[in-house]
Amino acid sequence: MAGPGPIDPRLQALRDELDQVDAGLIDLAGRRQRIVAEIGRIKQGAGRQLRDFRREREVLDRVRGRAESAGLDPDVAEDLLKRLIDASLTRQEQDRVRAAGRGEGRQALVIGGAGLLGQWLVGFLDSQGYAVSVADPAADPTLPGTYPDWRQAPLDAELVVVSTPPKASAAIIEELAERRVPGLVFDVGSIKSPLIPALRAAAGAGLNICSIHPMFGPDTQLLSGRHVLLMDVGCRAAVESAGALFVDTMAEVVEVALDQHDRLMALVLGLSHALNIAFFTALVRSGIQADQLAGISSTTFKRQLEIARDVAAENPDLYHEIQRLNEHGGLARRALVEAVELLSAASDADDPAAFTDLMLEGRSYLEGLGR
Ligand SMILES: C=C(O[C@@H]1C=C(C(=O)O)C=C[C@H]1O)C(=O)O
Repeated sequence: MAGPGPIDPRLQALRDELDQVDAGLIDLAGRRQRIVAEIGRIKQGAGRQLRDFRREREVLDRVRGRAESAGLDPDVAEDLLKRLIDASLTRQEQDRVRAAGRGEGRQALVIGGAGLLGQWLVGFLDSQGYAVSVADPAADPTLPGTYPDWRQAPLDAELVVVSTPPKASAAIIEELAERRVPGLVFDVGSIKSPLIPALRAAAGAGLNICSIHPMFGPDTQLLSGRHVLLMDVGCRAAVESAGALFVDTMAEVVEVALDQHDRLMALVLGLSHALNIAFFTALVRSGIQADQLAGISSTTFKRQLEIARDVAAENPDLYHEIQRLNEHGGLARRALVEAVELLSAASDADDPAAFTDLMLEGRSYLEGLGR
């Protein structure tokens, strides 16, 4: 490749022109966002739901058509608009949560509020207009409303969120029950079995308590397409109030039976994490550098590698807990080992029938999925 030499003036002129085009694109995208925010206000005033899939399809179809006449690949135009629509939905969702101001300045306490999910919850409650306190030994105690020890925090808050590791959460919930805290209490853990006795006992003792599991990471902005699992632990009123925290968002709140939660999570979290850890472990052991493989990646490998990289970047202690503390975790991992053995035997056979069976079974299992 040619190194940097004196730049051809025609090249420079074209790059200058391109910079102007880019600046224009960004200005237009900003203008789009302002219009979208206005549309959001009108929809909110009219009590309409924010997301309008039919309108989005129209927008995408229109830009695809426009792209063709403009000499741009329609897929590029669609990708670009999807990204912008995402940004507009995020903006409309955040505006709506803020405008609804359900917290109305009332107190909320997040125990474990300095953790990653804890910080997300603090921001989320703050945007709803709650006055949020944080109890966490890792938080900066000089900040107002911050307590190293949760016992010293305002336990009469209207809302007490327990965002600590599972074992700590069980002990905290027991103590909250002993102290008969008056507000709505919920934990947000990924694993519920270690908490179930404490949660049920607290509800039995009259606490306004339920259990929540947000199915997204702490860097999530837009809640459209995200799930929030909600578990009744013996207090119906708590389920209703906790669900209400999400009504101004586009998250889908799904109620799950408390004793089913971990069985389902063994697959949704445990199996998908395990599969990716197994995948990158096999790559590490291959002795071939990731860069080299990425440099010759296929479509599937590229997607798989991106997921594996995200999984590898997660907190090892949390991921170990998700495997270890889920009493159904072992079953899911054994199912994975058995599936690999089955696949291996089917791959070694000269007759493709067994392999084909696996593929076709998977196809019919998955083909009904909505896109
Ligand atoms: C802007 C609107 O809100 C949302 C965002 C859209 C967009 O960015 O184009 C389209 C439909 C809605 O889901 C709208 O309803 O028109």
